[in-house]
Amino acid sequence: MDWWVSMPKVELHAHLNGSIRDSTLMELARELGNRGLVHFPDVERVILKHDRSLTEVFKMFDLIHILTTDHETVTRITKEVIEDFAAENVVYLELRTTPKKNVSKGMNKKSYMEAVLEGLRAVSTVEVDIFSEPNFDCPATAAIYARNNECASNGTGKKKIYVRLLLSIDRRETTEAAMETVKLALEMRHLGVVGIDLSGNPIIGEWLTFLPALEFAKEQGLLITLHCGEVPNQVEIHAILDFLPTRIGHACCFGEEEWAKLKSLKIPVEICLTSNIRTETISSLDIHHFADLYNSGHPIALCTDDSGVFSTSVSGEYSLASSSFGIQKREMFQLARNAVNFIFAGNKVKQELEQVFDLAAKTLEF
Ligand SMILES: CNc1ncnc2c1ncn2[C@@H]1O[C@H](COP(=O)(O)O)[C@@H](O)[C@H]1O
Ligand SMILES: [Zn+2]
Repeated sequence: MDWWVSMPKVELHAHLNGSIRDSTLMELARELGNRGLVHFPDVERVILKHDRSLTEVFKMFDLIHILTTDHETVTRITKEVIEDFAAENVVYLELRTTPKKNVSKGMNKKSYMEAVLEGLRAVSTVEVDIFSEPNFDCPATAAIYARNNECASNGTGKKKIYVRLLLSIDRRETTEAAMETVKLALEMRHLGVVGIDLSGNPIIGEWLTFLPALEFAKEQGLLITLHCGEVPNQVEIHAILDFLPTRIGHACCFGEEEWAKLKSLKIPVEICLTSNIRTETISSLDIHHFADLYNSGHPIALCTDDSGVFSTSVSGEYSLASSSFGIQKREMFQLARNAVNFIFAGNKVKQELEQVFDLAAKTLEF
């Protein structure tokens, strides 16, 4: 097995609809093509094209969302995405997704999330830990917990992946829609929802539109990670840093002042190398801010962003960072392990993950 695959890893920045296998997207496109709902050759060309600017990426997401609009498909892609991350030894996954309404499919934000949870339960290749401190007042929770425990103790010897969910607010949404997502996250806290993300096309939307919902989320104890600085917008970058999110994603278009502020606040950054290069938010790896943040000891975690859309994997990102920045395996292992400090799950999970890394340190060859 490839060394980077065999190393345990933590994934903190993965969008569900960006992490779909190409083969599944093609299958879904073919089905819709057969029903005359899309023109398959056009869709196929878009799916198989892997160099995409930031603008094209958001067109791609609009297309993916057409292919994944029903509950059954949402369940299927969730199951497959978790199985794919587990297959490359991701031991803790924070999966984020934007709850969606689709009247023609009888879908609302809650039923969308229920379909995601159904996907978590459908995973068969690995044991999925959805929550470690269940609330037994809720019958649905108790049922899932019982099922999970059955799985843990049935002697199958399956490996385990911890999965926690983040609900994303899309920058196209209104204040009310953002608030609805936060309320849904609060309602689903006992089902493994741990936080809120702000994502979507960075040239759309105003920070002040999302602020009331994000403040409410924070007051209620949800943890928050925000896409920050994907495009040069210094006013928004400062507003986001002043909000003091628990983590931020990307941090590409920062200037001197923004770096100084970020570093003094010590806010961990989710770094997505391939995504940044493919979308041309950073022109080449030799000028990527990973190097400066890593060398200055700033908290960072390597992530994929959209492993399907950018044809990458967490192992691939570690391998790429190692070769591009000349960092040895042992240090890369330490980087993966440090990411445990920035997860949104509680101390019990952190301790269990520490043990996973301790064990791996004894068996891996560096
Ligand atoms: C490339 N960098 C990025 N920047 C900002 N937002 C991104 C993104 N990559 C993905 N998304 C956000 O995630 C959605 C897809 O997953 P879900 O439908 O939520 O599961 C996209 O529509 C976009 O809102
Ligand atoms: Zn992202």
